[in-house]
Amino acid sequence: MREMTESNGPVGVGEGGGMPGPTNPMVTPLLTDLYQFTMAYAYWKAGKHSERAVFDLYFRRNPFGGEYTVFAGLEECIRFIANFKFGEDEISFVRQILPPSCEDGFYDYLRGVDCSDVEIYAIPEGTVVFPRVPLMRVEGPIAIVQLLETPILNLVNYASLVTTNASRHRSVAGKSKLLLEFGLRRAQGPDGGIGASKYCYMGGFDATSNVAAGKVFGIPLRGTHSHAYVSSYMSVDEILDKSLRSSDGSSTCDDFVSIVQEWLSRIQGSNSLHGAFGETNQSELAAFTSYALAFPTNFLALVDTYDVMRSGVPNFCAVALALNDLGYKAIGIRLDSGDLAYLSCESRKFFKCIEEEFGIPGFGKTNITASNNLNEETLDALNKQGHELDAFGIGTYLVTCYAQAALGCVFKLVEINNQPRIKLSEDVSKVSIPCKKRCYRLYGKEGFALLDIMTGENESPPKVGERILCRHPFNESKRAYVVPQRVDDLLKCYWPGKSGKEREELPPLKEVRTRCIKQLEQVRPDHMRRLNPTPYKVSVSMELYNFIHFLWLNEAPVGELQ
Ligand SMILES: Nc1ncnc2c1ncn2[C@@H]1O[C@H](COP(=O)(O)OP(=O)(O)OP(=O)(O)O)[C@@H](O)[C@H]1O
Ligand SMILES: O=P(O)(O)OC[C@H]1O[C@H](OP(=O)(O)OP(=O)(O)O)[C@H](O)[C@@H]1O
Ligand SMILES: O=C(O)c1cccnc1
Ligand SMILES: [Mg+2]
Repeated sequence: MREMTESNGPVGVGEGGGMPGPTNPMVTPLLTDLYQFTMAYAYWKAGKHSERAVFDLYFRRNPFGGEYTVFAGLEECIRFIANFKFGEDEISFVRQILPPSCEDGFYDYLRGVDCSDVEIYAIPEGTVVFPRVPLMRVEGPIAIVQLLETPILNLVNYASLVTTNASRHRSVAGKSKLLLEFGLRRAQGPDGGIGASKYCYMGGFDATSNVAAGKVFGIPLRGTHSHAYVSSYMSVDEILDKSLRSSDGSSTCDDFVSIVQEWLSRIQGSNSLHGAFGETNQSELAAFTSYALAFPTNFLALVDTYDVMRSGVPNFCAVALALNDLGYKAIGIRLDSGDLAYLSCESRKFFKCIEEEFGIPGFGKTNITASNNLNEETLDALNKQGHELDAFGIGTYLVTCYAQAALGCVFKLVEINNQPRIKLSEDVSKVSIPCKKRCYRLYGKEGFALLDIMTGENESPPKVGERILCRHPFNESKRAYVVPQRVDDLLKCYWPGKSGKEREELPPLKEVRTRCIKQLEQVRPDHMRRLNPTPYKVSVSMELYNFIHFLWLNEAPVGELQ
């Protein structure tokens, strides 16, 4: 097995296409559906395998009841196709699974297959995208492109879904909050876990707890500690080495535990907090003290193991104040149960009292992190109630995309041998848009995108300041004239094949993340809102509209009533 490949820097051309393989070594030419091989054989047997096919990858409906999606997974697709080659063991496996009647020549053909004659055009990763617009266009010999269908869909579907999910969590939480992805333990297996960390970061999370993702993708790592750590302590007597050097290294305190206990007494006896709590849990105090001794510069305590306001918060404050005596600044607390809005407000009040009573500047601003089955709805509810939380650790609902099982991207043939093809359906939303197309985003006066328009490959592009008729692809009555102030050509060439075109760079993850955040800020707010968002318009040119309907009538048999 290949090792997981690291992808920090931009990927450049080199030997063998020049790119590292996909991050997950399971992504090989065999990671496809059986029917792709049977079709490939049948194409080959019919002498049709080299016919030039064009496929569009797109989705039909935005996820999570929203009106936008973020496209992700492109870099992994390009890494995959750049390294697409059958090994001997893979060919012998294909030989085993196909019927013995399949001719040897097919396996010789597979041996020579790669993606040097495939072209990939795609919307840049991290772009906000909408239904029906091709996110990727894959052109090449039909047998090869057919084999690529399943792995490409696999690489794009979850990636785009979870990036979108992350972006929605960011949008509810607000720009200023720290968002931490804590999902690895609940993710759908190792790939689900590592993928979630990568794409949640892309979608606007700040950090992950997933160490492997930190190594492989260079994502910032963050974490606190668990209840087990707190409950593993029985008493302060367990702390043997009680010494702590001051933060400037100028002195050493021999008995940090005593300073903590002194502070706890002072807090207990303080005017403003008098009566707020009695005896705190001493085993919890031991755990916090011990953690502070291990990480004096990074002290963050999980305060809900026994009782947040009667034990966790006062104990945290005692340790934080003792650290303060030695020149350290504690980071804060994590709440992992109970009413997070209420507890955050109560904790904030407590911190402010400490700041005032003991004259510790900034203590009132001590960080409060929340976790425990958070999702878009709970974040929204917390906002409505009012809370004092600075950071959110989110796992299960985020990484499993609990609110939407899959994005539903499809890969449809739109042209073969320069002949446009269409897939009809009783359900109009499932009728495919034929032809090799160009896709543009048109912007209005206020700088927001007005709509996307698809045209035929050879039509002249929309021009700034020139009026263009944009039509709904299937609904005759829906049309609008647009005079764009800016026109973005959406599909860029990421894999030129033999076309001689220049290849678009794949930017590092951090750049894709920045692009994604910027894109989301530029979408009109009514498309982004959680409740009843306005659908974004996706249209076709007059010429393409006419052609779709011509082809539709041409291909649909006329019914006969008797
Ligand atoms: N103020 C709030 N408004 C809305 N939802 C909240 C609020 N505070 C917490 N929640 C959510 O309510 C749910 C509480 O879950 P649950 O009752 O299982 O946990 P708990 O009893 O608080 O904690 P545990 O079972 O871990 O001790 C969580 O999903 C949490 O995110
Ligand atoms: O709640 P999530 O969004 O999935 O976030 C991750 C959770 O993982 C940890 O819980 P743990 O595994 O200790 O189990 P718990 O559910 O009993 O808290 C942590 O305390 C969070 O509650
Ligand atoms: O670091 C944490 O606090 C953490 C990490 C993973 C899951 N829950 C919490
Ligand atoms: Mg929990």
